[in-house]
Amino acid sequence: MAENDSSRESMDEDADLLAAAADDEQRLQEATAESDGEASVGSKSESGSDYRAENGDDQPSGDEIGDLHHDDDDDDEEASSSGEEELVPKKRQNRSRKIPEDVLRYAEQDCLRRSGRQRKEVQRLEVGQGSDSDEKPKRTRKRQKPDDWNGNSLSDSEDSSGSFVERRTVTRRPVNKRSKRKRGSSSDFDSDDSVPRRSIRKGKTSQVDYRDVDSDNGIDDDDVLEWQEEDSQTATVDGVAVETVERVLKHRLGRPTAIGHATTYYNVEERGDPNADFSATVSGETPERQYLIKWVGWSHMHNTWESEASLHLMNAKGMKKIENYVKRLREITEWRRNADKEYIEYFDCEQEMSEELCEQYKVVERVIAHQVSRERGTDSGTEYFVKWCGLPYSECTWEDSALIGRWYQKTIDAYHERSQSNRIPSKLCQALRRRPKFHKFETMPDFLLINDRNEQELRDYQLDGLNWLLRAWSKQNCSILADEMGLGKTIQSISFLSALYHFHDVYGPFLVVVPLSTMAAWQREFDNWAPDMNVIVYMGDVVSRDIIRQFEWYSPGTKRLKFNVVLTTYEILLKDK
Ligand SMILES: Nc1ncnc2c1ncn2[C@@H]1O[C@H](COP(=O)(O)OP(=O)(O)OP(=O)(O)O)[C@@H](O)[C@H]1O
Repeated sequence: MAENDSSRESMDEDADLLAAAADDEQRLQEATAESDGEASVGSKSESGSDYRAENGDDQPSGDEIGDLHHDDDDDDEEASSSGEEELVPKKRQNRSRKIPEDVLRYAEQDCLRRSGRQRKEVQRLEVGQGSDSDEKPKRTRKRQKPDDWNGNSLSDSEDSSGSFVERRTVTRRPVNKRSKRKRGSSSDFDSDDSVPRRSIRKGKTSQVDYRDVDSDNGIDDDDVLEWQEEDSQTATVDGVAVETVERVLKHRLGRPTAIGHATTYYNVEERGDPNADFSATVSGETPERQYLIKWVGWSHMHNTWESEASLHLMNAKGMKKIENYVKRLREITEWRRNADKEYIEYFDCEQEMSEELCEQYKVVERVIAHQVSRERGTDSGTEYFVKWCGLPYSECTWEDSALIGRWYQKTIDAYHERSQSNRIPSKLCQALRRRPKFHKFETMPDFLLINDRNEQELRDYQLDGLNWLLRAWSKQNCSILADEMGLGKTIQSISFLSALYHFHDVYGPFLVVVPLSTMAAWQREFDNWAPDMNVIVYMGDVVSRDIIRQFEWYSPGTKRLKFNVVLTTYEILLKDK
């Protein structure tokens, strides 16, 4: 009887999953289609950050979504990092991996090969290459010595064809909050780091609250991006590196073979979705419950679909997250049975938005550094340090140039252009020593007419506003522009800075302090009206701000500022004054 009950329960659950999976598949296909679009416009989205601060929404539906995506962690490992010079990322993990014998035996079988996780990184990056190699996989993630990060070549002997094969892209975050906290190291830049952070431990869970609670006193929570760092980036079992589940993003009932590296964003783009057109009834295959996994230390581009079996086979850590996800799923299914239609709709809507947001995390917003990547002690190409749309700087990852360049070459070009620009702030600026005579713009100046966006035009009163601001500046008068709401003060202010930049050769640094709620609008308007200016959005928690200062502040190896505008909020300004 009990057995019957449990099997019925399990059937119910699978039926629910099947229904949900149909939805998911639909969404996945849409998302993949969207990704195409995103990829093509990605380079334009240099300023497409999402400034939503994570909050603890108490509403039942919002909560459920949040919980569904933020499972408890059960693994606790340390990862190393250290602060080095500019353009010099933190040390990476040494992830030399030995494959256990039983796994290797399994690897001979087709099923495990498809899972790809035993050889996953190398294969993940096999864009444009043939499929699985017969070589026994032996991955290494070399930890580079600090002095090796300066971009000097060690050797030219390594393959430099641009192929992804045998090239490792280490996507470690340059600053590991946990180790930083543990070591109590203090950055040159931020005294906040020396303040011990509070960690929250409940029983076996190792979820750590990285909010800089002590030093954030008096700061409006909305103004500081918060998130919870979960697991360590490297886990080892008997000295063998294993991957760790960071988050379970969603689930589906999929084709049993549609798992592993073949399901990464880039492999799907390159070779097609192995789960495409899957229909159990037509193919006769038994569908398998699969989870979309965000891996610790890897960007969302490297997310893979995995089944519980494939996760076990690869000795993945963080399996508790799967359990928690399934548990949460059951609770939601149960809740759906009795909840109001209205709440369910709201919940679905939130879920959809959350998934859309996740798609955004695969879009490169900005490249902020580069280095020669090293594999097996030799140079094997260039890696770019990528800031992802909608994610804070602390989530930046190193990515292979061939991988990123495939979709975001314009963003890479923009980075190199910024790096080489000599339009950087200088104390020798003539206009700052002696204010030039006021020059009135009778018509909208050309520098505001940007390429393909020349449909934009300053309105008459905005041109007057611009002239008024410039006249005040010439006379060294302070000024406050105040008019009716929504008349375009943002645009007038940006036009003014752009006029200083283009017309008077004043390249900053300009400090623009705005309310958090208008931050995205400011960023967008800067992008539209002054795309030549290097605008840095200085926000986020201590780690993010550290990274911004480390990579976005100065030209490498110098003390020369390399940005023109720093855009921040009042709260952050007070914090880092
Ligand atoms: N010349 C223009 N061309 C196109 N769009 C414009 C122009 N001027 C203003 N807008 C649009 O009008 C909207 C309101 O502008 P903006 O937010 O700059 O006004 P504001 O005066 O700063 O508002 P507030 O007083 O609320 O801060 C924005 O979406 C902006 O893009």
